[in-house]
Amino acid sequence: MATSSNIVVASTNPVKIKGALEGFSCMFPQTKYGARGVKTPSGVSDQPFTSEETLLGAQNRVQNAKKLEPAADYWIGIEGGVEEHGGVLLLFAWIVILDKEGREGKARTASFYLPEEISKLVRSGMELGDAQDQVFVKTNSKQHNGTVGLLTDDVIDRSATYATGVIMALIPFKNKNLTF
Ligand SMILES: O=P(O)(O)OP(=O)(O)OP(=O)(O)OC[C@H]1O[C@@H](n2cnc3c(O)ncnc32)[C@H](O)[C@@H]1O
Repeated sequence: MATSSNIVVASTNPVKIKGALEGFSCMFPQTKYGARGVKTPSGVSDQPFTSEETLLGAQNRVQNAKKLEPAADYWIGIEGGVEEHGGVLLLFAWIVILDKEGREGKARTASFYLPEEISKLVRSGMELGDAQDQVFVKTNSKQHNGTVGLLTDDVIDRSATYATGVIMALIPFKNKNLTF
């Protein structure tokens, strides 16, 4: 018989909720998952600028989600961020997952370089979501296909990138006999 599990996602962004659900369902196809989002502070800047700050944002989000919604099977924090890499901005996200037994898994998603047209707006203080909307003349694209969707013409979108990261962050949950 299929088991069912509840996931609390530390964000109300539908892209993150979809990515979380897809990642869990791919990694554990025998389990039925339900996911809901809760608004949680990340405790870092709106636009994290280093990998460390981005990871801290994901960790803060997951802890805050657990405090807000203690009755769940899993909590997941996803935080998007950028870092300077050889004079160019690299975009990625950190994902942190906790389960009710205290197990933790984390992973950084695949990264890609932002075009200078977007980077210069982000460096001047604009959030990435707003910068890409301005360059691509879109509205709220961060809650739709995201930067990667706009730049690949939807070959891959933001939720698919997050789903892959969630699968990698779930490795310790699938390999409970190994040490992480
Ligand atoms: O409601 P929350 O969960 O905060 O969702 P968010 O889209 O603002 O996401 P983050 O705080 O994790 O991301 C930090 C910033 O990076 C932006 N960002 C990160 N990845 C992005 C992507 O693929 N597409 C669009 N914006 C992205 C996002 O808009 C924020 O300005």
